[in-house]
Amino acid sequence: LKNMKKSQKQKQQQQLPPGPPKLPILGNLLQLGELPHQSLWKLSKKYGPVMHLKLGRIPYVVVSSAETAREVLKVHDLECCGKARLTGVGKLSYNYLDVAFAPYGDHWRQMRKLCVMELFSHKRVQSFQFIREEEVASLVNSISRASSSASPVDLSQKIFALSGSILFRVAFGKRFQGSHFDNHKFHELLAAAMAVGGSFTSEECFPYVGWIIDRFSGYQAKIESVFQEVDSFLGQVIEDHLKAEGTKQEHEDIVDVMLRIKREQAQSAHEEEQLTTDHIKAVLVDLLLAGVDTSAVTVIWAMSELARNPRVMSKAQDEVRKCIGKNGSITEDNMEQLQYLKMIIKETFRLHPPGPMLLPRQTISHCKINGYDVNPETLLQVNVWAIGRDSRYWSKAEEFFPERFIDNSVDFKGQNFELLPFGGGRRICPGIQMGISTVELALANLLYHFNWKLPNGMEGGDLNMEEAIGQSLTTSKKTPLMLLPINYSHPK
Ligand code: HEM
Repeated sequence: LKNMKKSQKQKQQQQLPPGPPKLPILGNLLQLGELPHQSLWKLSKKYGPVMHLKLGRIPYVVVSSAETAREVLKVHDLECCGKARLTGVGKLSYNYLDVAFAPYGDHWRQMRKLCVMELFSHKRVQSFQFIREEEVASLVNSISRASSSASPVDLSQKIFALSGSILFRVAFGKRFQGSHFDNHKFHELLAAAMAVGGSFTSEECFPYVGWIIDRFSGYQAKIESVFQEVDSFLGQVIEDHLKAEGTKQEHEDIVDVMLRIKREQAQSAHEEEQLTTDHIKAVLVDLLLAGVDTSAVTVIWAMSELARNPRVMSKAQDEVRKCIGKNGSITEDNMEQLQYLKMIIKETFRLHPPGPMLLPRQTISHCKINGYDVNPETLLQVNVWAIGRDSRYWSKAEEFFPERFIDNSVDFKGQNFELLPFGGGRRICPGIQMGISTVELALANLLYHFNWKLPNGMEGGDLNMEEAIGQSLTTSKKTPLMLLPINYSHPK
């Protein structure tokens, strides 16, 4: 009793971060609106760069400046790198056997090591270069065929298909054309999984009664049905790989690598946690959730910004066409020369980070951010979208101006807290090289092989740049990007 009284007293003396007034039961849920990163940005202008809110019963802290992001991701990374246990995510991650949603601890460390050393190592990412090059070439061919009809192409759809095909081959070693997943079905399932991964159940937000809302809204049933479909697909993939074991294969895919490690572990008497089929499936779900949409939306936002900014588009085309010459075949080895293209990608990440508030974290223990108390088990997010648009760090912040990165060492590898598309600290994205390789190669090819026009006499300013509404882990463009491709042939 004495201890309880002491901790109550301590809590009363605490200074929580400021934040908007909270409604009984709902807390601040209604203030999040349809695009929470935008609503929270507006609120932060009033309440400051560290805000305290409540999502139903869940305490929620949002930071929105480079300085406070540094405190969360660097100074207090250890206190802030936990993960909340949310129903949808728990189900999809086979009860947190994965990396991205696993709580901080030995299990996460071991899975993270598997990712960094084996699955996304520099060597492994390079070993998939031929897949990226083949899939990008096939995208170029399909756009080239479409260009003869002189009608606009749905570039959003084509780029999602590209990113999905690459990840499918990298992870599972086969194309989804011809598998029981066609492009459409694959993306439908992925969107459903992203929605489940990106949302809370009412049960989490409301004490005692939440499960009733979930039952009536069908949310639990949705989680269950998405999980069943993903699980049966991954089960089939693993079975196919086991059947093919022993037959000589030229390239190891991600499933091969994990099955090999599982066999090696079974033979050695290591104390470490052993990989099981569920661990493998959980990591594969992470790859699907983290690796497809993120790269695709980056390319789509970049092409949208270029379509709106003809000056930047033609400067980028000049660069890539000069560098490649009439040879016409672009490989990843050319990328180092494409400095302007790299600036375009940074500028795209600044204005359109695919995960506008990173993945939600949960504090493990008490820490102070900007002098305010943040208690253990507080849901914590970094609004990197808001930081990218903050005029304190970026002059003419709303303008797409890649030249701002000339003679500017700011990069996106987690060391510069004003540009954090991949997050930072212990939980920084381990797939940076994998994602960037796809984004660079796709953009370079789209710019080399085609000139692009907006359809129906549209001007740059008419392009709809709104963000899609809906709970998901990534933020995509609301309307598909429709552009008219014109085949470019290099002068002899
Ligand atoms: C443009 C592409 C990508 C972007 C912008 C991106 C962004 C992110 C972000 C913001 C996080 C959370 C970091 C944090 O909370 O601090 C993350 C985590 C993660 N990403 Fe990526 N990502 C991309 C591509 C990929 C790819 C291609 C893969 C793998 C195939 C991948 C795998 C992961 C994993 C496994 C995590 C969880 C790491 C952990 O919790 O330890 N990502 N990513």
